[in-house]
Amino acid sequence: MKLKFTKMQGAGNDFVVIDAIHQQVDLSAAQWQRLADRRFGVGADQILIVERPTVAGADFRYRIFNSDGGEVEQCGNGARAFARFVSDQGLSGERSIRVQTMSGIIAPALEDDGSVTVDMGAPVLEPAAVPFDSQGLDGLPEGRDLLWPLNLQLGERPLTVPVSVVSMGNPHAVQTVPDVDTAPVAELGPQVEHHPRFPKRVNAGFMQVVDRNHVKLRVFERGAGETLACGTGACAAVVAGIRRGLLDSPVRVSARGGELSIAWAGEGAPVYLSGPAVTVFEGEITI
Ligand SMILES: N[C@@H](CCC[C@H](N)C(=O)O)C(=O)O
Repeated sequence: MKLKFTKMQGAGNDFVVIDAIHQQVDLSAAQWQRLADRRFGVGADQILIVERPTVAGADFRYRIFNSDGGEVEQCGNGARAFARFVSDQGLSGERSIRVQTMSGIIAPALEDDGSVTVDMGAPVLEPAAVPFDSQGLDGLPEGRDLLWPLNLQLGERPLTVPVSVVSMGNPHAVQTVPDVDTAPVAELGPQVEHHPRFPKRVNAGFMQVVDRNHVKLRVFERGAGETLACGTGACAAVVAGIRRGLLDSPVRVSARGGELSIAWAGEGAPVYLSGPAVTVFEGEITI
């Protein structure tokens, strides 16, 4: 099967974006994996699929596959790339669109400076809905948040790491670290991702608070490993930081691949994610 695609990136989180309105796209998990493979395919953290919506009130349906081939509920940096793609390809003439995802409708809007702002909806804070199994665990209250102890291992050394659990449609566990550059992301990330308390696995965020309006963040993503930026991870980290009383909205999030900005007015309010969305190249692949 021949597929036309566009390679895109948002703060270094990279995507293969495919128009499935004008082409037939029905790939297996192994084919998604091959497309995302950096040696045998195009290379991407996520594959994004543009489809016609199946619900009222949406302009498009947005499907997301991690580089491990698994379909997931949400992707924030991808949502900005999605909006840029449908505009550049002439699929929409609107500055603001409504997009159906596995976890509800989100609303990206093109800004005059070329960036994109996405209304990502309200975060889900109830642990069971993240989903996180808190049975038999005592959460440690901090501000309006509860920190949950996760038992992990650093080399030979057992350690207990307190995490905030937040869903932005997809699950996140956020821990604060003194310095993101020396944080043991490669060692702890996979342990958090596969921790038995997260039945759907989890994205593992490592946040360094610089000041009340600025954090540095690294995210070990579920199904993709550490990426250069994670949009939903940035939303989850800022929500956790505000609830813990460490941050005030808006917050600048410095990721290794670029800068994001997050605004959140508090409980029940939507989270706004702003940042870049850039086309790298277009191509065709036989898959
Ligand atoms: N890079 C993304 C998140 C992609 C999905 C995530 N790995 C998951 O499995 O939930 C973002 O920018 O939000």
